[in-house]
Amino acid sequence: MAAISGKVFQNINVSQCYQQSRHFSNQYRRDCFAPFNLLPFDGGKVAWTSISSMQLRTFSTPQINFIIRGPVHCNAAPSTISSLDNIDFQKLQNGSDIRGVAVAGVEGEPVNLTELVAEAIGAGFAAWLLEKKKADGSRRLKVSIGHDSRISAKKLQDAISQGIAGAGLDVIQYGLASTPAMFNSTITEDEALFCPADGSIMITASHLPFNRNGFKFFTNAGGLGKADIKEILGRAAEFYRNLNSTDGLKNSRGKGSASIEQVDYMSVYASDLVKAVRKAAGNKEKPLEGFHIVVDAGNGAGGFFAAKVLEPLGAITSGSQFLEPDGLFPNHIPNPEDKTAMRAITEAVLHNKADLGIIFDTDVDRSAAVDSNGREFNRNRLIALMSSIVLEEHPGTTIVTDSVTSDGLTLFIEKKLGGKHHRFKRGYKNVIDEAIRLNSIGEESHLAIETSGHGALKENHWLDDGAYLMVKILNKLASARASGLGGGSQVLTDLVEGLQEPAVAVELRLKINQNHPDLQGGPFRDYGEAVLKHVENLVASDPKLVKAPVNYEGDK
Ligand SMILES: O=P(O)(O)OC[C@H]1O[C@H](O)[C@H](O)[C@@H](O)[C@@H]1O
Repeated sequence: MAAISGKVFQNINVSQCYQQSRHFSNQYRRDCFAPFNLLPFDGGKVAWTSISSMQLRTFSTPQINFIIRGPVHCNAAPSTISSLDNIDFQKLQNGSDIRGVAVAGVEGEPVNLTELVAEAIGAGFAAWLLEKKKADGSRRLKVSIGHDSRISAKKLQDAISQGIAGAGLDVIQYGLASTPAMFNSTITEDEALFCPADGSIMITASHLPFNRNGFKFFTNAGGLGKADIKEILGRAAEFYRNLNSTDGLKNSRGKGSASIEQVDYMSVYASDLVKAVRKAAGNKEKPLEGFHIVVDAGNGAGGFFAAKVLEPLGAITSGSQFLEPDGLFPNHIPNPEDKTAMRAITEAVLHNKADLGIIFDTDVDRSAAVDSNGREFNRNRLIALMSSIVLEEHPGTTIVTDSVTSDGLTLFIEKKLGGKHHRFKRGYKNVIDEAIRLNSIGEESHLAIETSGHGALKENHWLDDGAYLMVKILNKLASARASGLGGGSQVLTDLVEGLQEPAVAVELRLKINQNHPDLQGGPFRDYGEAVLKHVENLVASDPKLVKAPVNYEGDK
């Protein structure tokens, strides 16, 4: 395959790494983001999977200590591409991100996120970014790339890096990372880490099955929106078409002599979270001393939170589970909306007699908690808890949520907490953008949060960060402790006192078959609107049913 022309630098600090994965798995809780993990590692050699091959060093002993700084040569052969699959790039769009099938073997789910597609998407993003940042060539733009624990992560990381570096932009690979950390890299000022990055990509399909993967994109203005994604996919499709001809291939690739760096950014991100809790606790070194908090990362990317956030703050984390990254998700789906996942963390809290349980989704942009009695802080209860915390800090502020929140939650926010509940559309980007819009027209809002566990605070750059939500909860625990209150998570349970729970809450998610004859080849939107109208008529004809009077769902 074609080389990323020019120099490829490596800047790695590795301490106490283990060659064997069985060692790695034990080590993970302490060194889960040691840069060793950032290296594609294959039989003692660092392998540049499928794009190019490079031998960095052959390790002869399982346990090693080393520091490498310096150039690494990338020997790559030009690729021969005989034919390309016919990929409908626009079908890869999933609202404000990209998702597809990256691993073969599941019946009825053909792979549409190949390495070449990923490379094309990298090139599409690079072109979009160059235009957005009005790059004049005086400075090379930098793009940071991270991934969750999925088995297709590394090959997609290498492929998308190729697309970006081929367009002449520098690439910084973070390896295993969280989605919010990737955004953070666009606002961090730290030359040693090559930050701020001009753009950032998280390789993730969140809670979807193991064979899927995808991309979320950021600049310092936040996550990209639907229109941006559409444009990137359009550019990617064009790049992909060019790959079909040798001339096109030459033109498409190898425009620049970009560098690819690997850094351990997650440690920096985690230590920022630690600092935030310490600061809120009056600069106490170990404000969580004496608390027993268990974490369930569901084998996603959130395992760092136990060893790199909670333990430095003094918390005991024994009984934490599924912290090791495993892209087959053998224990449960990493998803705070999933009943089995919530049961797993609840059982861990009760079994370990812990004060609190914390659970993340695969890429850590969503979270939920469990109190010491095993009561869940997810869905309406998580929103109630966060509203309580935010309204104490910003009395009267508007809380923007998705559409499926309960009437009990509205009563709680408005009557008990004295805030305003703005129930908007579903979709994390929708609620965040709505909160930003409200602020821009003079309605103060400090929190945008969905029942899914996506929650963004104004104070945190409107970033939906599951770890930061938990930091706000930890601050509450720490400040209660500092003011002499004991009782584990009781302070949190008290904050949601009075929230009326719905007697029954059922969520139905329909799998849509775009090729179903009912759609008659027409757009799904028309069909969806007809279904909604049908439901509306049904509700109108039943005196026991009431439709929510204000509903933005379905609005463009
Ligand atoms: O897959 P993720 O990026 O974690 O997001 C998952 C969530 O995204 C959106 O916000 C939807 O409204 C939710 O219904 C969904 O569960």
